[in-house]
Amino acid sequence: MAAALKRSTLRLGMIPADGIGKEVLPAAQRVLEALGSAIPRVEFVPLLAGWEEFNKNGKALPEATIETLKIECDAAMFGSVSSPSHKVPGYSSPIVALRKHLDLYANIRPVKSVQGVDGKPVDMVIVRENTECLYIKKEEIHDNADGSKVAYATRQITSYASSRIGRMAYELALRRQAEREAGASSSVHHSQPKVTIVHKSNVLSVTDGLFRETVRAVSQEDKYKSVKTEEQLVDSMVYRMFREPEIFDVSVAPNLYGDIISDGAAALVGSLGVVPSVNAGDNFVMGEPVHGSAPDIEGKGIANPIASIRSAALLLSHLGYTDAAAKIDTAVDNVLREGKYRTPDLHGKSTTEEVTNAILKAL
Ligand SMILES: NC(=O)c1ccc[n+]([C@@H]2O[C@H](COP(=O)([O-])OP(=O)(O)OC[C@H]3O[C@@H](n4cnc5c(N)ncnc54)[C@H](O)[C@@H]3O)[C@@H](O)[C@H]2O)c1
Ligand SMILES: O=C(O)CC[C@H](C(=O)O)[C@@H](O)C(=O)O
Repeated sequence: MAAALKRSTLRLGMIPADGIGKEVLPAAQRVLEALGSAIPRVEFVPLLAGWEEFNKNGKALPEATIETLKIECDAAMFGSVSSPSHKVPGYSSPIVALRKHLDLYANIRPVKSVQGVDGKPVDMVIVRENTECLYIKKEEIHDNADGSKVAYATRQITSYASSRIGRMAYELALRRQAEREAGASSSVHHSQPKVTIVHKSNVLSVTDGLFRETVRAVSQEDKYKSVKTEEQLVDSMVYRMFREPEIFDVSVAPNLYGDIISDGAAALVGSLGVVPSVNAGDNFVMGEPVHGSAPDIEGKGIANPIASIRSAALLLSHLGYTDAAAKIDTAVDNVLREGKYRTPDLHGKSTTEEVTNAILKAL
């Protein structure tokens, strides 16, 4: 977490991209605008990316977007992209590409239930490696002599990436413990900071073996001696997460496992529509709701804006504006607890705008 930037203006790249990204990112912008003097003046820089942009101009991630982020912006917010499920020549996921271009190697995804709201007590963070694994997208397909086909994907795990994501997880475990000791509210009692290493090295003993051993080596560093280390095979991780989510504090996982378990964890707290994330590197951070472009509800005005609003809070917290971030989180928790304004994914009848207005009022 960076110390608060000493700036009079914060330049924030805003990339709504596709689908409900265009509906929920403006909600996050409204909340940031309402913070007033709690943060520096924010200058929002609208930027293009996505499937719609690809179909208009042939590029899912225009050079101008990358350059503006790199040269002119202090941080960014991403909405969601509608990547197609079939191969389209020239198209490549802009969010996956941005994580690599900006070396945003850690995808930090806190999943937390709100006290007093239905559901199991959950207060965990998934720390997802964000640059490698199957996401290097090295795939090939060949024809066999008999006319059938065979396709391969290369999975890359490096000690470099595993070590820095491991360190991120242990640092976060220490920070969460310090916050708990300072009185941070939680629906779960974690008696000791803990990191769970998620892998499948019973089968993939070389790749996941390297991930596991490298993170274990990080755990041995003196400064992390107070942090308990556990391991969980990714399949039983899903099982245990659903049965006893309260046992998890920080979990660290290779890219694809992290992607999958975070959507599963979102179900534990009611909806993908409430789970935020930041893509963090050493020099840049980008907030992003965990959910996708939700084509099934796109354009209806009922997307839950909370994941994006919480992502804005997480972004501020990462930049060092912890008080402003806490203000947003408290307002969101209060609206959820009160229960009057909820979107249909949380079994309510409210619109995106009504929930956003309620959060603005609670601020
Ligand atoms: N980071 C990203 O940009 C990102 C993340 C995931 C998926 N995607 C893309 O999104 C598209 C759709 O993917 P999908 O349907 O598998 O996943 P999705 O996350 O878009 O939707 C899954 C389900 O959750 C619901 N949901 C998601 N966000 C919600 C919100 N804010 N409020 C209320 N309900 C919400 C949807 O209505 C849907 O029923 C695909 O093209 C995929 O590639 C992008
Ligand atoms: O649809 C895309 O282009 C990327 C989806 C993206 C991913 O990392 O796989 C999404 O599932 C996510 O969790 O951010």
